[in-house]
Amino acid sequence: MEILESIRIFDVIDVILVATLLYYVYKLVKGTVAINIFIGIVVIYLIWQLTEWLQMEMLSIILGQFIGVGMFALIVVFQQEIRKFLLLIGSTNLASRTGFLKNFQFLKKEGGIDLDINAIIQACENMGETRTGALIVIRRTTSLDFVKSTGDAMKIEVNRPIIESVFYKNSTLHDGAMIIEDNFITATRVILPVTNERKIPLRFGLRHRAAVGITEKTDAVAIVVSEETGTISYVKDGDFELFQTPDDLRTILLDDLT
Ligand SMILES: Nc1ncnc2c1ncn2[C@@H]1O[C@H](COP(=O)(O)OP(=O)(O)OP(=O)(O)O)[C@@H](O)[C@H]1O
Repeated sequence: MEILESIRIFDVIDVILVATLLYYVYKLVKGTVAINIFIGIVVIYLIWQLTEWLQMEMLSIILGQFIGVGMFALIVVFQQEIRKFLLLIGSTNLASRTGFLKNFQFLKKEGGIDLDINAIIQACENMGETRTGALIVIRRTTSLDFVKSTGDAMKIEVNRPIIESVFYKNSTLHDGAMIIEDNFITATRVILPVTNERKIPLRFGLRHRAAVGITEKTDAVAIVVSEETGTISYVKDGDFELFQTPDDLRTILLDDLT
């Protein structure tokens, strides 16, 4: 009883925050080589503790030195993950990402978003039928300026024929990715960072890897139309999100972009 009385509200908040932090760290390193590195560090730490306990001085000094510079080593090794974590914290839609705001439907902007999702999906369906490869990146909150500069800047309102003609095989603009911000195509022929995630099946080439790369590094979402199979893929947070029909994709997109 006394223990219960001594627990303050801030202790509870503390535990919840640490649990949330651990969950996000796990989400970031899940499926990457970082998890193996993390296990390696824990093993070295445990061996160090053991050598201290057994008073094996030489080994314990060597491991102690190693652990001493550990913080810097961690920053170097986990540079990508720390970057992603800070991006996650810094992006203003953290609340909507966690689904928190979705519980308060009345807070949503009436009429949804400005983006013409139907135009994008119809264009992708048509491009899928004609086996036209496409890579469309839709900005959410993180700026995409760092990749836009690799392509051709423009400002054209989103509409189906324009999207299709950009990716049309003989078009000079068809290579690389298209960036969409608000309801405008703001860049084409953009070169995206390609992920080095090993778990992506071999059948996916550079186009799909570039979609995973940009959605890992930013909170943007990407739609890929495969030139080989005509399949449409939707990529968010560095993962392929499955859907059954174009209508399902429309619902998912609407949900992710509001
Ligand atoms: N880093 C990149 N950023 C943007 N676009 C890229 C990048 N790398 C490749 N692409 C695009 O992907 C095309 C090559 O696709 P590739 O065949 O390797 O991919 P894929 O994932 O197998 O897709 P598909 O199923 O369409 O063949 C290139 O012609 C180019 O337009």
